[in-house]
Amino acid sequence: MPVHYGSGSEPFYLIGHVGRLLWRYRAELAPLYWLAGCLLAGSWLHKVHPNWWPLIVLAGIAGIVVLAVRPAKVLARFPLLERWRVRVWGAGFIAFVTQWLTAATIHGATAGPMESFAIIGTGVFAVPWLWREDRRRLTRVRIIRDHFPDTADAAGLTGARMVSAVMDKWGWTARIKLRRGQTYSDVVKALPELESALGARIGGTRAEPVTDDASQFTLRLVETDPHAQPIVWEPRAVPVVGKSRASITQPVTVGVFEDGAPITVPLLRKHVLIGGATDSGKSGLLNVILARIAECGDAIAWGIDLKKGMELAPWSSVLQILATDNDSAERLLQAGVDELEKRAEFLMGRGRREWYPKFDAPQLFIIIDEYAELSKKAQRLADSISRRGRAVAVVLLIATQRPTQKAMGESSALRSQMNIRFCLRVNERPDVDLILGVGKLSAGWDATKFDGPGKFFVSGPGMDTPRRGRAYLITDADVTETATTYARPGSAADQLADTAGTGRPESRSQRLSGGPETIGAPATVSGPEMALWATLRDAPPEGVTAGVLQDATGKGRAWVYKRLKAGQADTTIASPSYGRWRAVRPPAGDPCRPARRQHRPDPGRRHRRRPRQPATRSLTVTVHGLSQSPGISRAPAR
Ligand SMILES: Nc1ncnc2c1ncn2[C@@H]1O[C@H](COP(=O)(O)OP(=O)(O)OP(=O)(O)O)[C@@H](O)[C@H]1O
Repeated sequence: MPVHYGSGSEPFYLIGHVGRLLWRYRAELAPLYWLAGCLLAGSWLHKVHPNWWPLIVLAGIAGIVVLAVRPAKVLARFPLLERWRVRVWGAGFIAFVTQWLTAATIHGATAGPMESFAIIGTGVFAVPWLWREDRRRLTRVRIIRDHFPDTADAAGLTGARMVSAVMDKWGWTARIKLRRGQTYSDVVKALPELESALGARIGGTRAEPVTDDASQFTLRLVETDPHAQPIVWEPRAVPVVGKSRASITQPVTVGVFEDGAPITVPLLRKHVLIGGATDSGKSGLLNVILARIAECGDAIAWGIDLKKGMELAPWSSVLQILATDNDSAERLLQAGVDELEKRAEFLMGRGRREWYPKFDAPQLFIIIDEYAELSKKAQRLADSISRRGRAVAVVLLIATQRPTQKAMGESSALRSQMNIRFCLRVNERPDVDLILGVGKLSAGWDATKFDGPGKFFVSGPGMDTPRRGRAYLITDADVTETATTYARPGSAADQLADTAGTGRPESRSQRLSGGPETIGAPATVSGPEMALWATLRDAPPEGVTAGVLQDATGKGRAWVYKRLKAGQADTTIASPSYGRWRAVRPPAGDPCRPARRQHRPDPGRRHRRRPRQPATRSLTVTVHGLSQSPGISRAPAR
């Protein structure tokens, strides 16, 4: 229907305009609205329901009780109630309105001095309301919004307008609508001009694209920098009851974003790259992540620190293995490759695609501080882990200064395999694309501007906008405390202590210098589940007893029987004779399951390996002169 504009529409336009203003400045006009609301409600109640006053009293008491109890749902909806001053103000306000409405219901809203009381009360409660810090900031944001067309014009973004703005403790964030044809790249280029036009401090504005709308972007002005001071390390609170360890299946918190929000990063089956110039805080961030790994009961770590253990040695009570020279690093990485192959075969036998870390089948992190120092052979092994380890939860956590093609190995595809990438301060702009991926620099992820250690951009699943973060500052004392709290039996430190106790010749310095004993025979990590499966799979035709399975897994009778029962139910395990079991091949045609095995009776043999398929890799892993069956992989005792 056509709309006719003429003299007749002017009153409606005026009413509409006033209505919009009353709504827009509702926060500032709120005291007047309270006053009008009370007078109207008091008159109506007195006239229609003069005996409802007990209900008003009850409602008032209920409101004050809610303020005192602060239920979580109410706090989530009104976070300001966290502040005691707001609660005191709210309780006083509710008490006053309750009393006034009760009296107005009984005697009338205009009886005696009722109107004067209402006006005085409104004035008293309006002062703190209007004086609120965030209210003043909000008013400022509104002024900025009203003037934004001029600001945009001055910055060369003529036609851009602010569609919404919210403020927080550290500044404000606004959604900006660009003029047709303007792009986010124009905004990135115009940021210094925008800073000048807004009168902000240098580096105080941030722009982030809005992924589902190219005509908009998010503009953030940081007035008080939450990253100005180091962020104090927050260890996981150890509960008195309940789970004492966290799980790697949950994201871990490594610092805070600029708006004060915690930075939570998913580490489950993820390779992690940390890149940054010297003194940018790489080792600090590595320590924070390692501390989070230590807190998790279903994750373990091996470390490679070619700075003679300078960075990782304080974690030796948590790390299962610590390699400090290239020889031992190569052996460690080879053990990592062996482990991932065992896991892959285990999964294949079960028809599963991914490893779900559990306390007895943990995710394995191989931590490498300064990747570029690794030998070519070690880099090739790391490359192999990066390509094949993710699904089986054998992952890399790498720190490096410049992940150039040269530093990462000539044939390396490793960089592209990194799922989570942290970019701390870099000296040269192209390094941003090296660390975070091509195109990130032009998309606004300029990490050359970071002005303190520990500040970074992080990219990964769900983290595709350049939000600035800062890692917790974990001090040496924090590291010692965390490493002591979460010390693992069988760790590198324990092996050292054992060596000292047994009077073996290796000294601490020899261990840390990376002699063969540094990594000894690495404790494999696959755990009792895998040991059970391998023992059943390698069992002779007549099967093995529960006792054999208990020895192989290190688990109790109940644990073994539970799994045997489940295996019989899904027909992966059979019982050829009473009290004996072995794995049976699943139906032919299923590539994930081995085909039915032809056994020739050989009663003289108890544990003979079954004949291999030509394509199947040998499961016998030789590590540092020890031949290990994956079936007897030792899980870290907990
Ligand atoms: N999150 C942080 N907050 C504040 N200061 C930090 C943070 N992380 C590291 N630092 C400080 O920055 C300095 C350098 O840190 P770090 O050794 O981690 O840098 P790096 O990049 O590993 O250096 P290099 O490449 O020389 O090993 C240290 O003095 C450390 O205390």
